[in-house]
Amino acid sequence: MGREAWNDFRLYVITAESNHPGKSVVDVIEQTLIGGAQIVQLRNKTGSRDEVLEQAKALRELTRKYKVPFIINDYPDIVLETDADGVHLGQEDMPIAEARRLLGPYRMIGISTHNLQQALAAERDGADYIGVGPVFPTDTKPGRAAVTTSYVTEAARHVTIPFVAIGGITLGNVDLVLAAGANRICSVSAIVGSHDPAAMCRSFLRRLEAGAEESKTVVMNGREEHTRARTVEQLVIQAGQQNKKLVIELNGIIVQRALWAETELKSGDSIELVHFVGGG
Ligand SMILES: Cc1ncc(COP(=O)(O)OP(=O)(O)O)c(N)n1
Ligand SMILES: Cc1ncsc1CCOP(=O)(O)O
Ligand SMILES: [Mg+2]
Repeated sequence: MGREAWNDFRLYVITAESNHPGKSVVDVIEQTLIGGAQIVQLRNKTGSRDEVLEQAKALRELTRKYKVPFIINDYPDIVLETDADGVHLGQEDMPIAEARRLLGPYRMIGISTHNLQQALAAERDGADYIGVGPVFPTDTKPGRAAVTTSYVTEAARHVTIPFVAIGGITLGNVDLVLAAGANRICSVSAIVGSHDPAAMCRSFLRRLEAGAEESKTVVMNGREEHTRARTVEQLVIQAGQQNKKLVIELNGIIVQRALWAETELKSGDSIELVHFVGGG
């Protein structure tokens, strides 16, 4: 697979065997590929190296059949052994430079980040993409604090390499993540734990496509902004202002807080976010 195809992905799927008892990893991942998964990662935190290697071989063959990049979490050596397309590293894993030396210039290196400083360091160090998360708390990564959609928005503003939002993303909250500025998402349990992973992938892809189509131009506090926010509430989140005391004026009319979630935005709208300054 050529490097240029790597940036095309918008829906990233990761294995999680414990989410689908009675079904094999290969069968579930094939379902996700049928549903349109655009990049696959093998993540096996409990198996032995031999077990990971066996799964990697099988998923390498499967992803090749569907012409989708194949990434392995934590094991650069198994990447080489199975000719996978790349590795995903954590902040505590080997440095990017060392992975690059091992894997050479053509394989993909992704790294998890939890704040903008880590993201900019990853970019400087030559990562091909970063994970941004966990956006929401998730049982798939217990004990890891959520970075919230504020970090998604920061990444969208400042990171130039591809970034994928991950962590607790479901059909119920994906629009908030897209509105915050993500255009690539990774969902683990919601997809591989679904009774129909192919249909779940299709549903996520529809939301990703709708998010891309719905881009509009609004004037926010006097500045033109391009946004995929559908509602006033999503725009506030995208602006990273959700925890601030605000009054919002849309086209000169104040929108009550209780109506933000249902007040739709359209191109050409003029919106003022006015901060309360505490007095007394
Ligand atoms: C796309 C993506 N983002 C983040 C992670 C998490 O990786 P890491 O921080 O190394 O943690 P573990 O997955 O190893 O528990 C990921 N795997 N993929
Ligand atoms: C591996 C990982 N890294 C950050 S969040 C996460 C797990 C995401 O899984 P889910 O989509 O089930 O919340
Ligand atoms: Mg890891």
